[in-house]
Amino acid sequence: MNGTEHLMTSSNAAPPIVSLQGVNKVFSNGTVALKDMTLDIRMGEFLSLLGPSGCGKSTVLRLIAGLGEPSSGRIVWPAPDDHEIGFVFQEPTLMPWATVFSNVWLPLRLKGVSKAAARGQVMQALEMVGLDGFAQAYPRELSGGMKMRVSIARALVTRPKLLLMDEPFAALDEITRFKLNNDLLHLWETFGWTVVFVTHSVFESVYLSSRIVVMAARPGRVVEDLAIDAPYPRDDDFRTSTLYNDHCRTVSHALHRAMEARVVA
Ligand SMILES: Nc1ncnc2c1ncn2[C@@H]1O[C@H](COP(=O)(O)OP(=O)(O)OP(=O)(O)O)[C@@H](O)[C@H]1O
Repeated sequence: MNGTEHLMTSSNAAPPIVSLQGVNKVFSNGTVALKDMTLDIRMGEFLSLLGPSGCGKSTVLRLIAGLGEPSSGRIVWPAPDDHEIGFVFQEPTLMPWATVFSNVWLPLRLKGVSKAAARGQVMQALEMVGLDGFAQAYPRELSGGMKMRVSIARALVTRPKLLLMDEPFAALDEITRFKLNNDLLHLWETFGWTVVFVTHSVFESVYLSSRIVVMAARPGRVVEDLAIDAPYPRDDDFRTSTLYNDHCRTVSHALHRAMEARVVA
């Protein structure tokens, strides 16, 4: 799939891969993490959830992944076959005693796939993130960026249609983050997944996303839904373009409004 087709599939016309319908999440201590959250995540889009700390971004990802249930409301998957999910966390969370190969094999191993049977898929996932030469290395031998690449390969090894990423690059230095941003976009354009990406960064969200959903806290809710109408492929020239700056300004203002938003009783 090329970039042009991708823009078409991420348009308003694309059907949802998953829908949150009136989702509320109240934790047992009484914290209202999400209030009446309604959101269609559309096939093929690169959607970022942006908002202040505690607005429920991670809770949205966890509920979509089935790591917890809404207190009320529904999460609907129109096509059950699309339910295969990859999840990338802020920390790479690799097993230090296991090789890169074995770390990436883990999700298949948990499904009962033997090492021999998994080999092709594991090596393909490592190739996608540029680490096929490191299958026998151990996590301690890798840089922070390489560990994150292993974590992404592990999320991709089951060939998910939906990739959930919770601030995956927040702990990396800027140069490594920019490189991983570019590589992630290239993979997304090539393979046509749907991505839901959580970030605190206006700049990162504008660079990557076809759509940004801005959330406010206490209680967590959607306050703005912004299309980033800039063509893909995006590259380092885009980072310094007027169009990029204009979008950053719009999104930054939306984030400020979200941080000041109060619920009117
Ligand atoms: N297991 C839990 N029990 C009680 N409260 C929780 C639990 N998990 C999250 N919360 C609370 O729910 C709210 C939303 O949390 P969540 O982690 O989804 O926010 P977030 O937007 O991802 O924050 P951050 O950007 O800081 O990671 C916060 O007030 C948080 O303290």
